[in-house]
Amino acid sequence: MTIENPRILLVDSYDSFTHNLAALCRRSIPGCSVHIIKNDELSIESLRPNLRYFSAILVGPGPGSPDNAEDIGIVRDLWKLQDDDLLPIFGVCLGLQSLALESGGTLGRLKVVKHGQISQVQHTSSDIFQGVGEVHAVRYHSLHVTVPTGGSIEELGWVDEEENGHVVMAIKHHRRPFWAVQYHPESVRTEGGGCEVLVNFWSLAQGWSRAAGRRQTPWNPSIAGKVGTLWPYNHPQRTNKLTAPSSKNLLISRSVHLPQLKSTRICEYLGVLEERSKFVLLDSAASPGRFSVIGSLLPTSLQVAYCVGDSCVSLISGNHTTSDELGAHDIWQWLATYMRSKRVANGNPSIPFWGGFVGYLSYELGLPTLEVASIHTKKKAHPDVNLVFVERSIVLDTDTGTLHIQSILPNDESWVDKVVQDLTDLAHSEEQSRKPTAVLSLSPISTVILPDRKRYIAKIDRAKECLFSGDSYELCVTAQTKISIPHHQTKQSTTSTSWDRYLQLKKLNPAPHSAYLRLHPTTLISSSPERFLSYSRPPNSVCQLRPIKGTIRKADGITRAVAEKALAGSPKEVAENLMIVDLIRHDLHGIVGDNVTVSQFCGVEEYETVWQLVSVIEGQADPSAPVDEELGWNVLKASLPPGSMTGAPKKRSVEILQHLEDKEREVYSGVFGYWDVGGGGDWSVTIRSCFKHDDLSTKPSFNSNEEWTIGAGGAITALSDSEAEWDEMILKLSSVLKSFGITPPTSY
Ligand SMILES: C=C(O[C@@H]1C=C(C(=O)O)C=C[C@H]1O)C(=O)O
Ligand SMILES: NC(=O)CC[C@H](N)C(=O)O
Repeated sequence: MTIENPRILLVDSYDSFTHNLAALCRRSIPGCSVHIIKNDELSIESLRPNLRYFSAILVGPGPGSPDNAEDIGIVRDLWKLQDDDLLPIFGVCLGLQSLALESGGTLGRLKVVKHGQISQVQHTSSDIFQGVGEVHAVRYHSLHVTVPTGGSIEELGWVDEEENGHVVMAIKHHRRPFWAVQYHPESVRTEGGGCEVLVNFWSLAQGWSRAAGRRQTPWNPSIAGKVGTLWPYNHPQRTNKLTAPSSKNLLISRSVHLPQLKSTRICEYLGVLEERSKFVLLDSAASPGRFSVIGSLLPTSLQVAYCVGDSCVSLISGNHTTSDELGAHDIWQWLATYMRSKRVANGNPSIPFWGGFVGYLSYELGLPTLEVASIHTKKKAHPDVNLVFVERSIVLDTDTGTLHIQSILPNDESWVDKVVQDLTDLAHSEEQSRKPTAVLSLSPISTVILPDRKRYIAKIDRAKECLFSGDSYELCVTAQTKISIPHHQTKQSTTSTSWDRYLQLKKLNPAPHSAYLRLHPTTLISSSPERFLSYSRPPNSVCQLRPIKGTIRKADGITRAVAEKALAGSPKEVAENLMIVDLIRHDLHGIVGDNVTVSQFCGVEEYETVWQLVSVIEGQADPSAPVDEELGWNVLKASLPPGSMTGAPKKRSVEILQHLEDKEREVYSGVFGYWDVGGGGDWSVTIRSCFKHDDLSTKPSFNSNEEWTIGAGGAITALSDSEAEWDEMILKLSSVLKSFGITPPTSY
């Protein structure tokens, strides 16, 4: 007899790939529903009476140590369940360590920690390994257990390795229905020991329940919400089905084939040289980028600015600023409500942007969703959300040379017609494109504060200590460089120096996600290679994330074959990338449910100055789920800050990084891009970028300075060499620094 509609309780020890485990569980246990609780959400007393509604428990992985009450929460009480409360439990990683510790085993640190690395696991071919062949399993652990002989637990799987000797990989309890694995069955690169082992666990669990006469009590709707949350989550705040767009919201568009006209020229036509005006350009300046989006802003175009922690959002239009109370809503709901009122449906589906918000979202905007409190108490001086609503735009298809001139303003045909005419004339005119100001390099009175090598290396060493202790598996450590340029120098020319600096950056480091966003008080210039998230328009939105992890410098002799060997052939680089792939799968599964795939794993891609290792993860709502027309921005909200800029597991890593890095990251390592009125979106990771905040209330005086900030960093894993990480950070920094005419020495 099999248990029908089994209900599984999954205990989450804080965001260590929990949703991946939930998805694996649904693949392995037919018809099951998975309820997720945090390990500190309930006391064992309040959970105990409700255990009868469940068939089994999965105890997930997590940062920290099973002997630390704060890290392990309720888990250690589960192993003490008795009599009628007893039920089958399967532990993963921290879960195994806790089971072993509570059953007479001992805990130790690995000599050489294993994060995102694959080992072949030897096993008994019995029990949870019955009928299982070779197991190649991904490991994420710093701690390990020893199993005493003759005790209550027995070893079912192990690894014998030179660096660590004998490491326990799977155990079972002799008298109780408890099994556990040290490796991660839910990792995308685990082969043989994932579904296969959970299927066996489920069959053993059912066998035990039959023999013990235990039955799952039929669900009682009155306890819904009292024992965790059903996954896939039903996001109540979302409108699943959008109302049809207002018939007044129409896109007016004309296309014209003008391959000779580049984005730079179009921007100049639209007034980019006027520094005091706002301007937005998302520039596909290199392959694989294709479309460039240029906003033609009106003085009254709505700019939305918001600082984390504020109860209202600032709405800036022309010289007027008003504020709107958020009330019970958060900024995301405010933006979504605004976008619903602007929804357009009549555009050409092959053009990704018809109009909508363009701008940036800071790194710190992602902290509240992660429930990480900021340690920085100073009131924010600059917005975490800085977006402008673009009504008139030009989208350039760089593949075909076609320009799409578009407006979502009512009765705006004459503007569209005029721009088509003007651009056609411009394309055919003899007039040469303007030459950017050559003198952008620094004067002797400019100051450049580069990261201090000693301090950076000390930070890496502290990060490594957190990796060795089991608190994180990977940490993206970063540092900031400050450049201060006297205004009288930057005002030498009458035109926008930030635009000229952008052109310089684009020339020296053309990138698929280049951008020039002048959204006063902040200007962001970017040559980012990394797409964070794109989502196609509903219905059936497909979300795609493209994390980059693994970087080497381009140089003579570094051919594609050499780069592939150094990146895709390196266990260190692959591990670094894999950890973020697993993290992003977890983020995506949290919103879309089951349907997440890795369509490219560790592909080597070529950029102007570097080779990078890039993976592609895609997610789509389950076809049987209610149509969710707002999937994209929900994924965006849930996945910030980008996993490639934090490390894994995300929450704990972000907490550690706040203490390691003494400053807020602000614009750097957040995202920039657009949220289109048709419901699609495309956001890039804000790296290889620089930004400045201007004080526009005063005219630049002779003595005031223009302050640029450049962030750069890299993922630190236990395999990282501190000196090499310093060089990698400098390499990334240099890609932007050279647009200021500075070449930092690689070692100093
Ligand atoms: C931190 C940066 O880059 C991130 C780290 C990378 C790495 O560790 O290889 C690669 C791309 C980015 O996700 C940066 O450019 O400043
Ligand atoms: N993946 C995990 O559960 C890790 C467990 C523990 N924090 C360790 O590093 O060993």
